[in-house]
Order: sequence, then C-alpha cells, then structure tokens
Amino acid sequence: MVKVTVCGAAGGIGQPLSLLLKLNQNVDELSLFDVVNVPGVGADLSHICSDSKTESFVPSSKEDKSALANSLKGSDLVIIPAGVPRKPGMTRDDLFNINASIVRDLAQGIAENAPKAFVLIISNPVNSTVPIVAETLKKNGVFNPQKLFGVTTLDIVRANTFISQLYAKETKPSDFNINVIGGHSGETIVPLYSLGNSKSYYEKLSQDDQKALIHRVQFGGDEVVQAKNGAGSATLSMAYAGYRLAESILKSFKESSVVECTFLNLDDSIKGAKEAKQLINGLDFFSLPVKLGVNGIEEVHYQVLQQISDDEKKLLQVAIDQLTKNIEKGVAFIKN
Ligand SMILES: NC(=O)C1=CN([C@@H]2O[C@H](COP(=O)(O)OP(=O)(O)OC[C@H]3O[C@@H](n4cnc5c(N)ncnc54)[C@H](O)[C@@H]3O)[C@@H](O)[C@H]2O)C=CC1
Ligand SMILES: O=C([O-])CC(=O)C(=O)O
Repeated sequence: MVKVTVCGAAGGIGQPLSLLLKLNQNVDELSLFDVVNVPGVGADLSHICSDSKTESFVPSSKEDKSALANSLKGSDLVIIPAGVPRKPGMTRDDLFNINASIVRDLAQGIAENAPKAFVLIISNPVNSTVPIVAETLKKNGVFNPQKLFGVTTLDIVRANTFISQLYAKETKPSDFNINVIGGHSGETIVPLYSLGNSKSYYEKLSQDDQKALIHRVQFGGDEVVQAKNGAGSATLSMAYAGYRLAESILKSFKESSVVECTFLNLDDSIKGAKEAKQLINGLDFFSLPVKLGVNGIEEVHYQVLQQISDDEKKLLQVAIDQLTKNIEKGVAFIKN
C-alpha cells in the first residue's frame, strides 16, 4: 500500500498534481490537504475510475490540527505546493515571510504524524523552505536527509524544452535530460549544457545565444509570472515537473537505476555528499543529480561538478554566493 499526501491540494499546482497522482498505478491512497476548497477537489477526483482511493481533509478552524494529522498519518510520500505564488515584480524571496511559516507548520505535522515519509518541497523560495523543513524535522529528532527533496525539476524540464526549441528540426525535448544544479531562483539555477548530448548543440550557438539560453532557463519562471499578469505563477508545468519527481521516487521503490536532480541536504551520511560539499564551498544544500532507491537518495553524482566548463564554473560561483544567504535565512528562521 502506498499513500501519497498533497498539502496545498486545492491550489493551482495542487489540483493538476493531484490529478496526475490519481492516475498513477503505484499510488493506492491519495490524501488531499488544504485550508480551503479541498472537499470539492477531492469529490471531483474521487469519481475517476483509477484504482486509488481519494480522501480530503480541511481544518474546521485555525486551531484544528486533526485534519492535517489525519491526512498525513501513514503517508509514504508527502508533496508540499502550499503557500502563495509570485506576482509580477516580486522575487521568490519576497514570498519568504508568508511561506516560511506555512512550510514550517506542515513540516511539524509531518514530524508528528509521518516521520518516515519522503518529503517533496515545491513551495517557494525553495532555497530557503527546504532548510526550514530540514531544521524542523531535526528539532523533532526525525530528520532523514535521504528523504527530503527540494523540487527543482521544472528547471530541468525548461532546460530540455528550450534547447530543443532552438533545434526544432533536428531534436525533440525528450531527446534531452539536462542536469540543472544549484538552487531554484534566478542566478542560483545553473544548467549544465556542456555535458552529455546537449554539448554539441550548445557549442554550435553563438556566445550571445548561449547566454540568452542560460538566462531563459534561470528566469523561465518570470515568463509565466508576466504572462499570467497577477494571476500567479507556473502551475501546469510545475504539476508536471513535481509529478515527474514523485513518479521517479515511486519507481525507485522497484527499480534501482533512477536518477533525478534535486535540491538536497548534503549530509555526510549520503554517498558522494562530502565530495560534493568540498566542490561548492561547503554549502549544506544544493541541487545535484542523485541516484534514487528504496531508502531515498542513495548517492550524489558530485562528479558533474568536476566536469563543467569554465563558463559554468563562473555561473556556479555566483550561485554559491546567493545560495549561502538563502540557506542561512531558512536555517535561522527555525533556529532563532
Ligand atoms: N518549485 C518550483 O519549481 C515552483 C514552486 N512554486 C511555488 O508553489 C507554491 C504554490 O503555488 P500555486 O499552487 O500556484 O499557488 P496557489 O495559491 O494557487 O495554491 C496554494 C494553495 O496552498 C494552500 N495553502 C495555503 N496555506 C496552507 C496551509 N497552511 N496548509 C495547506 N495548504 C495551504 C492555499 O489554500 C492554496 O490552495 C508557491 O509558493 C509557488 O511560488 C510554483 C511554481 C514552481
Ligand atoms: O517563478 C515562480 O515564482 C514560480 C517558480 O518557481 C517557477 O516557475 O520556476
């Protein structure tokens, strides 16, 4: 029996993400939690004739903790797209003041009710919300770094799509699986086009076009925020991306060759984490390709950091500088 809980299930991401999860044959129970509107979403999804069972939970008041507890109990995987999205002119960091406490309270609920679950964090700013969850779980003595994932998959999805658009006659987006490392905001996002099968296409571009491509991946979120013009940020592409990571994790319970990029805590207990840390000024959190298995993150593929081009090294340094502050801010929110 596999139980998956979505916290923020009635939102722009939560709804399509829950739909995709309802269709996944590896999910037996789908639990939907939100502070509003979730009974309707749950009733709607429950009519779909896929085999999983759907339940929805909404607190009866601000003090009611039982709805969250009941939604989380027995969960194998918890995905969190709860919180507010950006409006034009805002950075992801501008969301910190509202989303930090939402994510902290949900992490507390996980510590109390589903301490062994895999936890996937979508809520922004990911560079800070993931450290918040790690610190909250640590405070409760239940932190397992192998099972905490900051969802940066949308950056990989964009990197694949955008290079393929430049070579529309010769390639399809699915030809690529670009490693995107670092964090999930602006210049902390570092796409590694110089590795793998994208190398030859990337090198054929002029320097200006290379720069424009990197910029488009780093600021792809802004394109959607501007196009939605005040009505939020990426939801459908994000639901797809969050689902891709969740699907890979569910697959890795049965297969042992699944690799995804994720923003993780580089704890010494994880194979390859120590080596990675040494290559990124000792940062505790970073997105890198990781090998997944039944216990979660089994190995960090730190070797990509040794293979990058000189231009990518420069991008990496900028990312490290910004990430240091974002991570510290998240850690301090719980520690102080
Ligand atoms: N990691 C990534 O790549 C991406 C992250 N995001 C982030 O995902 C978050 C959600 O975005 P949207 O779904 O567009 O927003 P939304 O406003 O449409 O949905 C958010 C949902 O969270 C719920 N919520 C608020 N407080 C809650 C709580 N304490 N417990 C449970 N649910 C709660 C709201 O009721 C709402 O239904 C934002 O922070 C956004 O910036 C968005 C796109 C990409
Ligand atoms: O841009 C935003 O605020 C939402 C997000 O993280 C993305 O689309 O990558």
